[in-house]
Amino acid sequence: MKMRNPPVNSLSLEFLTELLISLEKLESDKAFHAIILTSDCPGIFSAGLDLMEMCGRDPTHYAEYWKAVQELWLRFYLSHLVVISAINGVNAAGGCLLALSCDYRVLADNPKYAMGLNETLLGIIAPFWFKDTLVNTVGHRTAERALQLGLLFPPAEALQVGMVDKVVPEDQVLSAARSELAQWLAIPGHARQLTKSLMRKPTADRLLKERDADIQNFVRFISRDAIQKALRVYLEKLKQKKT
Ligand SMILES: CC/C=C\C/C=C\C/C=C\C/C=C/C(=O)SCCNC(=O)CCNC(=O)[C@H](O)C(C)(C)COP(=O)(O)OP(=O)(O)OC[C@H]1O[C@@H](n2cnc3c(N)ncnc32)[C@H](O)[C@@H]1OP(=O)(O)O
Repeated sequence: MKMRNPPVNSLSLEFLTELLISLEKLESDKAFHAIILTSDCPGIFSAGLDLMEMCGRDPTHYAEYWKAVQELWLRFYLSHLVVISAINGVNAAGGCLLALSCDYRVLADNPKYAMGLNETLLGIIAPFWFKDTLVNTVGHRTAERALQLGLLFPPAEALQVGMVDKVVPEDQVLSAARSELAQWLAIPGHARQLTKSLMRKPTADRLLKERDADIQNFVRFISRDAIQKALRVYLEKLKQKKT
């Protein structure tokens, strides 16, 4: 699955919906057993959630957007398919969440390709299920430091803290993901799938039990004047970079 939403693969409502439909199609076709998730945007895996969806819109839109973000995470996190990410670019916040929801992560060895949950740098907070997904991957202490400081880890550090499983030269990221896949596909499917569910269901259940409350919290939080201002300032900084 090659993500293509130029220029930065930001996860707009339309793009989230496309990803969700693609994933559902692959999951319902018995011929498919695995997905390699990668990017078609040079140098960028994903810039994360689309800030334009969270800025200057109305509460109904925020609720619809957040429901789609929840849906995509639940679907990826609990997918019965083997999902491996071949991370071939910088990967921030919501994009990093997608990669963390995969079963295995290969990252291209380029110091520009940092990844992490950098929400605090925007003046916002990673929701509890983003946090839980990170804790499940790197452990509590590393996650606490990474989340508070909004750290984006370059490849060697991402590997060292366990945020990715392998770092390879840029031209080998897809072939390394394919080689890894062979090992996962050699395991009897039902046993692997049930084990994945055993490991992940408690984390997913937390959100499933609180989905509506989580949407309401998000809408309340994102609608605040101070948060809207912080997001506008961040977007402005991104644009000013060019001048
Ligand atoms: C109580 C609590 C309850 C609930 C929790 C509440 C809130 C939590 C909510 C949400 C969690 C948020 C998750 C996120 O994912 S937020 C997004 C975080 N992403 C980033 O910080 C990355 C920002 N982008 C960049 O750093 C760079 O763009 C990047 C390194 C990816 C690429 O750099 P490059 O120089 O190649 O391109 P740019 O010129 O910067 O960008 C091109 C173009 O794209 C626009 N852009 C970039 N990122 C985004 C984005 N995430 N959303 C929308 N648009 C984006 C950028 O402005 C440029 O636009 P233009 O100038 O018009 O061409």
